[in-house]
Amino acid sequence: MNSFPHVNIIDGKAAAARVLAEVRDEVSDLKSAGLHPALAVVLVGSDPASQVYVRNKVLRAEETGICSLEHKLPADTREDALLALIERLNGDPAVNGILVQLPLPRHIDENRVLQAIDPLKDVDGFHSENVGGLSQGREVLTPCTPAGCMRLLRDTCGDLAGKHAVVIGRSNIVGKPMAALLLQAHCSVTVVHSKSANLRELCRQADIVVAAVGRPRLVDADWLKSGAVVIDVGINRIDEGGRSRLVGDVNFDSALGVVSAITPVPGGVGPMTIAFLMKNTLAAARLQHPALHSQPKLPEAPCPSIS
Ligand SMILES: Nc1nc2c(c(=O)[nH]1)N[C@@H](CN(C=O)c1ccc(C(=O)N[C@@H](CCC(=O)O)C(=O)O)cc1)CN2
Ligand SMILES: [Mg+2]
Repeated sequence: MNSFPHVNIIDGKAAAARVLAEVRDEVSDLKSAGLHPALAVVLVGSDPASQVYVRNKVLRAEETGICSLEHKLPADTREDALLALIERLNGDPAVNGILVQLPLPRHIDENRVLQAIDPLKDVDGFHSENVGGLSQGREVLTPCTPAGCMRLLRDTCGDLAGKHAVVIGRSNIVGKPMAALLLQAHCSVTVVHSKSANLRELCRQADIVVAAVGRPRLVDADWLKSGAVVIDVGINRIDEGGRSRLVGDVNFDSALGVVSAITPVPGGVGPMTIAFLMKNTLAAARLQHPALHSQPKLPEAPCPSIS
């Protein structure tokens, strides 16, 4: 039996609603100072999941008072046309944040597109200037999913210093920036991936597990230490008994017998990704208007470097 009978099932929707309420207040402060924050959302093609995410981003922007500017381009859009649009958005002083929904169609070089975004408008935090700044502990725009995971962890655990965190997955969007943020929070961090030896044994040592590999229910109860806190970033659509359903990278039902806290899928990390996109749009607006930058408003203000 679990020695943690009252497992905390972390409610990502409620946490996201709190973040969005903060954003709404900050937007109203900015508007009083004469700045109307605006987010440009670029979608190329008609991938159904991307369409849903973009629609939700636009809805959350509207709800918080951020102006959203949607650019929907056909799947056969040429790379140079997309780059030209980004150039135009970079030069438009009314646009504070630029988001290009991923994945892009295969004929477009994703890296070239992300590098074309002005780092000060890069609300996804994917530009190499922001990636480098994050690893150096500078105050930069930080990828939304890891930033959302950090908020969930701080709300759940309080101070993270000294905890051993294992990040499963080494993607540029989640695994690598997540490891950087956990290091800034003074965790001991292990990053594991598909080629790691002893994956299960490494995970069993963790106080915190962040699973971001895209393998349905990879992490089972016997991968987890008693009382571990689990953040499940996986969003895997599987067919079960003839029904399509969404599951994470963690076997939620079995993990419940071991952990002290865990995020569900859906309703865990996902909603936080979009809430932190709104936070980043405000952070970008403040970075572009340093006179408004009186208080540090970046969602994950870096801690001093670790010695
Ligand atoms: N430019 C970007 N592209 C992509 C990102 C990103 O951060 N920036 N992340 C993902 C997709 N994504 C946001 O874009 C995203 C994924 C999932 C959710 C979410 O709320 N998921 C729900 C379930 C949704 C469902 O039913 O399918 C949940 O987990 O509760 C939000 C945003 C890749 N692309
Ligand atoms: Mg990965």
